[in-house]
Amino acid sequence: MYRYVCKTMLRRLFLSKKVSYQARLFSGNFRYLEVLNNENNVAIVTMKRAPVNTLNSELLSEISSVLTNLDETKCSGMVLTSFSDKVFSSGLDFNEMYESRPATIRTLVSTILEVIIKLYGSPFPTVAVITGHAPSGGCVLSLCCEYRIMVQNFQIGLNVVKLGYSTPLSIVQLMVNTIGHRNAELALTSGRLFTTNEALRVGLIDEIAKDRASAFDKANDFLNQFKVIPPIARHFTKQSMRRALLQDVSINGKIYVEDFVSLISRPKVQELIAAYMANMKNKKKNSN
Ligand SMILES: CC/C=C\C/C=C\C/C=C\C/C=C/C(=O)SCCNC(=O)CCNC(=O)[C@H](O)C(C)(C)COP(=O)(O)OP(=O)(O)OC[C@H]1O[C@@H](n2cnc3c(N)ncnc32)[C@H](O)[C@@H]1OP(=O)(O)O
Repeated sequence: MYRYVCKTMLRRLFLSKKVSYQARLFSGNFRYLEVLNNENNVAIVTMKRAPVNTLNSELLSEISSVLTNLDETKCSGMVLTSFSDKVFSSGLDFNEMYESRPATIRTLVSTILEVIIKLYGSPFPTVAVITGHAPSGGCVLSLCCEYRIMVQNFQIGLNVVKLGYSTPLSIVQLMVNTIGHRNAELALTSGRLFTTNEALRVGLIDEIAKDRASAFDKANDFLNQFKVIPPIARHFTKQSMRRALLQDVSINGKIYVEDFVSLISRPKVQELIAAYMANMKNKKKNSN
């Protein structure tokens, strides 16, 4: 009898360890992401690639895996945010675009495209809590979410034209859908970065928050309104609103990726990327 009790207790202990280990696995299995579930079954996905959440293939493929997982586990919503109180994401990693083999650039671009498709088309509601600057790829990630809340005194926008390449068509469409044709044309052709206040005025973000905590309160308010909406009706409505862009990228995605790869590989664009990177380093040296 004594042996049976001990065995059962040990088994229970083992099982409980296994369960908590599995719970930790989901939040701790990633190198550059933290994924936590709150009490409302909302996933808080925090990018944590220090210092500025530069989007390399690995971070992007982790985001892609999480999106698949959240879809399968039927989460009630998702908040995408950054560990940093200064930068949401500094966009695509220049180190994977500069002097890189076409295969490296291709992997980077196809992975961001995969993320765009999954995030933009996700069945659950999505909010970007933008706790810092969000240039280029950072802005794209937030545009794929349904709602954007940004902390004061940062900048957001698509400045890719300054790097010597054009904004891909579906990214143009994301911007047009959000701020309208006229504003998008003016912003994209000049590579304009908007301050938080300007972004609100033009509709690039939906709300301003004074800090991270109040941004999360606002994100909860946004997500809570869906508690009384049947998820399937919400999902189909979202799909109808987003179908045109999703269909376009699923049909033409490969062409867009190849166009982007050859654009980035052009000597002139490579020169501009090198100059841009050097400029960033100089700015940093001068400010130290
Ligand atoms: C359907 C379509 C098909 C295909 C295409 C799909 C998608 C394409 C979508 C859009 C195109 C997107 C393109 C891009 O994203 S290109 C990247 C553009 N990014 C930028 O222009 C931002 C550059 N960074 C900054 O302006 C500043 O870093 C920032 C304001 C974000 C933060 O400033 P802070 O002073 O806080 O930090 P820094 O000292 O500048 O940076 C720290 C450290 O990080 C390095 N860094 C920064 N950004 C990048 C980057 N993008 N890539 C690589 N490295 C980066 C920086 O040099 C510093 O390095 P170190 O000096 O070694 O510490």
